[in-house]
Amino acid sequence: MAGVSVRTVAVLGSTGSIGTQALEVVAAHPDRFRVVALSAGGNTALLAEQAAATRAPLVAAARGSADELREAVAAASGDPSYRPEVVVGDEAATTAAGCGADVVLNGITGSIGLRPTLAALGAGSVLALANKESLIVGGPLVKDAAAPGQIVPVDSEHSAIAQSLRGGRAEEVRRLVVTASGGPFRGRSRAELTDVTPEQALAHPNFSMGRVITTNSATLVNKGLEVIEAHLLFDVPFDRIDVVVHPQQQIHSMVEFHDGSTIAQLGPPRMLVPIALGLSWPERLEDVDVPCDWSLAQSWEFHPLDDDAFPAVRLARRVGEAGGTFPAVYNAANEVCVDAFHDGAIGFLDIVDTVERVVEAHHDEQAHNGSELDASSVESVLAADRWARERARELLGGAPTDQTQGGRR
Ligand SMILES: NC(=O)C1=CN([C@@H]2O[C@H](COP(=O)(O)OP(=O)(O)OC[C@H]3O[C@@H](n4cnc5c(N)ncnc54)[C@H](OP(=O)(O)O)[C@@H]3O)[C@@H](O)[C@H]2O)C=CC1
Ligand SMILES: CC(=O)[C@@H](O)[C@H](O)COP(=O)(O)O
Ligand SMILES: [Mn+2]
Repeated sequence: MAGVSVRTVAVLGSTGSIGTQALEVVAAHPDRFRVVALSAGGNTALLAEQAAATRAPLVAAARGSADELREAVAAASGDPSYRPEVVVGDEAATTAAGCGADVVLNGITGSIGLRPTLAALGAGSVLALANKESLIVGGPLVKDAAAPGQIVPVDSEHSAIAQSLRGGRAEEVRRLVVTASGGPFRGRSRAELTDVTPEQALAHPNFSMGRVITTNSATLVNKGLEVIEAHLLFDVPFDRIDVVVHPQQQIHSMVEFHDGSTIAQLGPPRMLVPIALGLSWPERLEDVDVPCDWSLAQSWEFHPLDDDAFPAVRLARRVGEAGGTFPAVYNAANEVCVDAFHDGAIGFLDIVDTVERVVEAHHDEQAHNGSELDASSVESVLAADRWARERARELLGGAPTDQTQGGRR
């Protein structure tokens, strides 16, 4: 196609659900994208295959050794002329993020993605943001680091809102309506959630995603994070962001305008379109996914959220309104509790109950110690993240640790 330039792309979390789908999109559009950096956690074998397939000049891994990764890449490519720069360790993803690619897709899970997010923004790259946690924990820090339009949401709901916002001016927006699947336990009472298992929690009705986000969908913490994410991305106050349960997930979210019109974005529940838009925004690529099939009879349902059975969104609104380090605390405590649930150490209801107790403890801590736990620097945000992890572990009966950001979670 004449006049279309090739965008260089760095994919962080390349071995995960988002990362592998991003590489599918890139592979389907070799005339539009060239991979210049890949970054993963510890899946060296898959990372090496991806490096060989894309011939990325920079390959980064959080765990393992540089020699092992170099050998794996050499074995996977079989081409001695392909010798990428290899970076391994806690800072590897941040190095890859700061490589100066046109677009950095952050598909890392968790608040560990904060430094890479800031590095991508600092390098002037467009940040295609799937790693919602980095925006939520960084809050104003991340927003202040971003030029207008520099962050393109990849999260499906926020991509849907960004697409719907093209239908009107910012001052004409009355409400954002974030859709939720309701997760695998939709319709259950709190009492009926007592004995649910990790395996049941990982059975998302529509999406195949990583363990943390899938568990968060089951507790509705994902929706809580997404309400805060919507507030930060679109500058809409919390009392004008609604959540509606829509089990079919064909409508990915909506914007209500002040004339009474609502614009929604629709499509099958898959991530290819939001990922492709993250890479190519504001343009649309061709034939990224199949559209809805209107020849089929189908019914779509909408239900109010049950805040008593699933209090995570209500709590997220509270921490979002409180601002400062509260969103970081909510997220970090949740990351610890999700691991504990999958380790069999706590039950499903203990996840959000414990997050709430850590948030309350942070409230008390702030009352005594306000300025030390502010959110004005990366260090203070990460200190709050560590504090919340320690409090959560204490509440769960484990010894407090002083693990630092970047350490194994
Ligand atoms: N999956 C989805 O459909 C959606 C995901 N999101 C968001 O996107 C993000 C990724 O989710 P998902 O792809 O499902 O998660 P996955 O668990 O599938 O993937 C996580 C990725 O992060 C990598 N990783 C882990 N630790 C590090 C580290 N220290 N440095 C660099 N990379 C690391 C993993 O590498 P390795 O495997 O090699 O250890 C893996 O590539 C999350 O924030 C999630 O909330 C948002 C909307 C939809
Ligand atoms: C695909 C995506 O964006 C996920 O965040 C997904 O929407 C999870 O859905 P629920 O959290 O609504 O179950
Ligand atoms: Mn989402």
